Amino acid sequence: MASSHIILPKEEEAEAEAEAETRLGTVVEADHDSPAQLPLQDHAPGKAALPFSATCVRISRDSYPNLRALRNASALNLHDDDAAFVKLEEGDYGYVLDDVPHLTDYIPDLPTYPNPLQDHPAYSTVKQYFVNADDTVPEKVVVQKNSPRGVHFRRAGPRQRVYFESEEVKACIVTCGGLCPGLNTVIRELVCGLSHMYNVNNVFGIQNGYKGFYSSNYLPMTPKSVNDIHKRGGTVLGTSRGGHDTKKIVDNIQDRGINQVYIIGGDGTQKGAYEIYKEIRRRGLQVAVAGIPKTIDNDIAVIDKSFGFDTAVEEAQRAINAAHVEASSAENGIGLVKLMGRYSGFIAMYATLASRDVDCCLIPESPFYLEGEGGLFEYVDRRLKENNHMVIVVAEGAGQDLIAQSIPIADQQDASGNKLLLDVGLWLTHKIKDYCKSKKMEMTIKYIDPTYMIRAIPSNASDNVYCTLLAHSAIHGAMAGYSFTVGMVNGRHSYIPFHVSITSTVSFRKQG
Ligand SMILES: Nc1ncnc2c1ncn2[C@@H]1O[C@H](COP(=O)(O)OP(=O)(O)OP(=O)(O)O)[C@@H](O)[C@H]1O
Ligand SMILES: O=P(O)(O)OC[C@H]1O[C@](O)(CO)[C@@H](O)[C@@H]1O
Ligand SMILES: [Mg+2]
Repeated sequence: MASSHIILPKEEEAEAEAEAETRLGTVVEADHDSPAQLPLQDHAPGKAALPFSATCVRISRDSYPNLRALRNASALNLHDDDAAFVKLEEGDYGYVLDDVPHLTDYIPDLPTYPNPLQDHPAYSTVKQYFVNADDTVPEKVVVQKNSPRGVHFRRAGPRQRVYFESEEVKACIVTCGGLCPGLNTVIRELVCGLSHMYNVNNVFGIQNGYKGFYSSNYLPMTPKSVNDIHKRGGTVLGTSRGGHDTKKIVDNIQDRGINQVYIIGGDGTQKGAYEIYKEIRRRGLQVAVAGIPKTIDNDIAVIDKSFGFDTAVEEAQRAINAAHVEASSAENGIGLVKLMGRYSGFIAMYATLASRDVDCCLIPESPFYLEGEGGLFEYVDRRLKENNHMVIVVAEGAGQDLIAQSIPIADQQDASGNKLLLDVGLWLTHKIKDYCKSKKMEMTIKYIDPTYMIRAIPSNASDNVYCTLLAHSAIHGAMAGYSFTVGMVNGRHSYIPFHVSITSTVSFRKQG
């Protein structure tokens, strides 16, 4: 019977000033009597050091109560001028609030207004609809008796008072980077949420990513125009990589009188959002910047999970099923599926855990090798002898170092500066074929690459709900005058400072 055992702790302690990381490994056993195995460099049979529940803790944040260390730019991986934007507040018992910036940080004496929700028939009857001004969410929820309370983020949600009058709000929405299921739902719920909750009806779509701020017309958006878009994949606004010109973007925001900017995108996009925020602040503009993290790779460590991830994992099952059918219908059949995941194997790993038909899952976090004891070839040999067929899932970023050794090609980059990856699926297919040929072993291998199929679809029901709540949290925060990345932290929606969301883009998730 199948089971998956999580977790084999493997700790990596860095020097005091450096990053501390702890990985928790996973053993996966597939359903059909086949133990899924990942070849490891330490030859540990059946054990895969995987990112399922791993930890990424920056030593500076973890080693509280040294607040000075937290304020230290290098400890936060920040440039010196960025450290000026960090807002840390101490409380009792080692409590730290890593706060998000607010308009009043640089524009004093701004007037406030009662939140229109208090007169809204759907909301005003709900007890405690507004969050308390000092509600915060802990970054870590696993604690020990004597451990400090640790780092907290400001809780997301509607505030009693807002910093914009509804009729003066001019909002815009942009989507950047690769596609992800749920983009249209977030767009829809931003437009509808602004209108239905805050009576804001001046909302514009920026076309084709960041460059659209300065090179395209702004599209007026209404609840009517976005009514059905959540049923479609992709983004109705278009997206792109590259083209982030901070000055031109902020010039346009300023010239057009935009005062709320909603930016949906991955790690690169959040970095861009932070640059925009800083420029807005330098110019003293009354503009709130809200980042909504979109990363199908699920690689922003501080948040629990990114929207669209569940949908992608679900869709990946179709490819894995097909690979299994093909493999099990042939003698010595191998089904090989490549899934997205540039630096992190979350989609591959979760799809593997969900399927139970996968014998071997290869991810970037855990280097593997082909030949010799504990290598992939040995395992392929064994599984074919035991079971006559096998299924391999590989994340696109896995084995890149191995491919580079066998096919030396100069690094190439996309328009955003991301390294273009070599096709590990195709490479593995040839390598396994050559190996079997050298062993005079008859075999069939079918390579399935559903890369764009799993991200170009509409989001499923649970992702739709998640997207809706994220959009609403973003609106509440912007109306309250904050600038932030919104995200779920330990099950609670939170306003995360940009400096945290852009430095926690690693492949290991936090513990707790
Ligand atoms: N360091 C940076 N500073 C300013 N802008 C950036 C930075 N990195 C990326 N960007 C901009 O952000 C946008 C999206 O970046 P990128 O293509 O890397 O995708 P992403 O947001 O990381 O999403 P994903 O990788 O999930 O597709 C691009 O327009 C890019 O120019
Ligand atoms: O081919 P594109 O559009 O650049 O996107 C591919 C990349 O986008 C991602 O899906 C992230 O959005 C990565 O997993 C992948 O490497
Ligand atoms: Mg990215």
